Amino acid sequence: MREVYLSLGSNLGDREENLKRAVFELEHWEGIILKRLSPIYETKPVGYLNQDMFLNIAVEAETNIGPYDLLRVVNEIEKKLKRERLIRWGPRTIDIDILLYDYIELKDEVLTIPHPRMWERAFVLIPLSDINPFIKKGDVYIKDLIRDLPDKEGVKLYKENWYNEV
Ligand SMILES: Nc1ncnc2c1ncn2[C@@H]1O[C@H](COP(=O)(O)OP(=O)(O)OP(=O)(O)O)[C@@H](O)[C@H]1O
Ligand SMILES: Nc1nc2c(c(=O)[nH]1)N=C(CO)CN2
Repeated sequence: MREVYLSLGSNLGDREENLKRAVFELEHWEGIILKRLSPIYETKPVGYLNQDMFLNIAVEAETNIGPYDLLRVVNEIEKKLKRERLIRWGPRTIDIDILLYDYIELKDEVLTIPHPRMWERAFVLIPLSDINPFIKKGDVYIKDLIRDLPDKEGVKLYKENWYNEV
């Protein structure tokens, strides 16, 4: 089994329900075992600014599904939750990114791991550090990366202990 970290975000419709449904799908997917869920954070939109606040979480899981198949799985879950993609970085019912996959590094047209923009996104790193404060980028611990991020004030704790396993 490999250890993976995912980032989930929603800013359209019932945001908390969208996160719950996506986590439910992950939890019941064969080959995926959920290990830890972060609290929910409410976060200011980054990139395309003219949109509503997001709810974001990070998830730690174990899986025997390879990285490319895992991308297909998360895309399928996004589709199932009827994600609409109109604007790049724009509103979405659910967005699931693969942040880290074991110690793998890879980069091609379909998949880049570690996720290329994760290290400068407070909405990713703050929930991620809650579930694993020992994650590092090179020699630098995640807490130290967060300290230097300009947009960390836009990330506020929204709800802890929000998911009851089914
Ligand atoms: N680590 C990764 N996790 C998820 N998708 C990835 C990853 N690396 C590359 N991709 C590719 O990115 C494509 C576009 O993703 P998407 O439309 O969700 O981007 P975005 O969420 O708007 O922006 P961002 O990638 O900055 O979060 C996906 O179809 C996928 O092929
Ligand atoms: N706060 C916040 N901003 C974003 C998010 C997100 O999940 N949260 N996702 C984006 C595209 O992946 C772009 N901007």
